[in-house]
Amino acid sequence: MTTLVFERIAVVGIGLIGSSIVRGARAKGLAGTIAVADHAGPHLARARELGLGDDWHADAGDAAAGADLVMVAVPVGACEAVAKAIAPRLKPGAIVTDVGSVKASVVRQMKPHLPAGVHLIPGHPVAGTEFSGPDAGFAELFENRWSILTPPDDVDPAALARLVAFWRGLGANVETMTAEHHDIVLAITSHLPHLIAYNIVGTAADVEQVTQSEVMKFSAGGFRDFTRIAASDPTMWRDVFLHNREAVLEVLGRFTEDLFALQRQIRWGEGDKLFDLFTRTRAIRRGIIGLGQETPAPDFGRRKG
Ligand SMILES: NC(=O)C1=CN([C@@H]2O[C@H](COP(=O)(O)OP(=O)(O)OC[C@H]3O[C@@H](n4cnc5c(N)ncnc54)[C@H](O)[C@@H]3O)[C@@H](O)[C@H]2O)C=CC1
Ligand SMILES: O=C(O)C(=O)Cc1ccc(O)cc1
Repeated sequence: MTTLVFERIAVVGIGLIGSSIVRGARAKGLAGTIAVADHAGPHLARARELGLGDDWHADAGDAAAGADLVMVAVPVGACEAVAKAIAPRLKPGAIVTDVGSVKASVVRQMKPHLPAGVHLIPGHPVAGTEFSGPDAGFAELFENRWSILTPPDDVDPAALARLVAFWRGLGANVETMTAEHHDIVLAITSHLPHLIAYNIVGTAADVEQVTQSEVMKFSAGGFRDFTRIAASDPTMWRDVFLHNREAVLEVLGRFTEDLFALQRQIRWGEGDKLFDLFTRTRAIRRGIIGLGQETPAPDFGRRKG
C-alpha cells in the first residue's frame, strides 16, 4: 500500500541504515522525492548506480535544501559536522532526525546549530547488522523491529506524528523516551554486548597457548556469534563508545563486579550459585522469545560494502 508521508526527504549518509531507509521508503511510497548525500565519493557513486534515491549530493546542505524531512544516518561522531552543513539550507518547519545509536550526544551536537522553526526529533532504529555501506541495506530491515524516538518536551505534536507515521510505514514499532533514558537502556542491551564481543575476540587472538587456526577451527556456536558482532563497523562503534561514555562506564562497572563474583564462585566451587544464575538467564531468554524478539539480525549473505 502506498502512503505518502513526506513530499521530499533527504538522507545524509547512504550506508547500511541510510540505504535501508531509502529502499524501504521507495518500496512503501513514503516519500515523493529522495535526495541522497554522502561525503564518500565511492558510496555516493554506488548509491547512484543502484538507483538509491532521485538526486545525489556530495554536500549535505545541497540535499537538505527544500526537504520536509532530513534523515541523518552517519556515525554519531559526524553529527555536528552534518548539522553545520545543513543548518543554513533547511526550510522552515523541516523535521531533522537521525538514526544514531546514542541520543543525548546527538542532541548536544546538533541542536545549537539548527535554526528556530526546525523540528529536531532524534531517533534510533534498533535494527541492524554487522555490515556497512550502500550495498548492505535492505528494505525490510526495520520490519517488526523497534524504532525509538527521543522527542524534546516541547515537541510539535504534528511533526512527531509525521515521523512516527514514516517509521510505521517502514514496518517499525515506535516507542518514545528521553535521550538520557535511551542511552542507559542501550548501554546495557547493545553497547556493552558489543564491547564484550570486541574484547573476547581480541583476547582469543592474543592467548599464546592457542593458535589462530585453532580458534577458527574449533569456534563453536557461542564464539562464532561473538565474531559476527565483533565484525561490526569500527568507526561507528568507536563513536558509540566515545559518545555514550558515562552510561557505558556505569554498566561496565556493574558488569565487572558481577564477573568478579562469577570468578569467585568458580574458584570456590559454588555450583548452586552458578546454577541459580544460569536458570535465571535461561528464563530471560525464553521471555525474549515469547516477545517475538529472538531473531538475530538476518544475514542475507551481505558483505561489507
Ligand atoms: N549498523 C547498525 O547495525 C546500526 C547503526 N545505527 C546507527 O546508524 C548510523 C549509521 O550507521 P551505518 O549505516 O551502519 O553506517 P555505514 O558506515 O554503513 O554508513 C554511514 C555512511 O555515512 C557516511 N558519512 C560519514 N560521515 C559523513 C559526513 N560527515 N557527511 C556525509 N556522509 C557521511 C559514510 O560515508 C557512510 O556512507 C550510526 O550512527 C549508527 O550508530 C543504528 C542502528 C543499527
Ligand atoms: O548486528 C547486530 O546484532 C546489532 O546489534 C545491530 C545493531 C547495531 C547497533 C544498533 O544501534 C542497533 C542494532
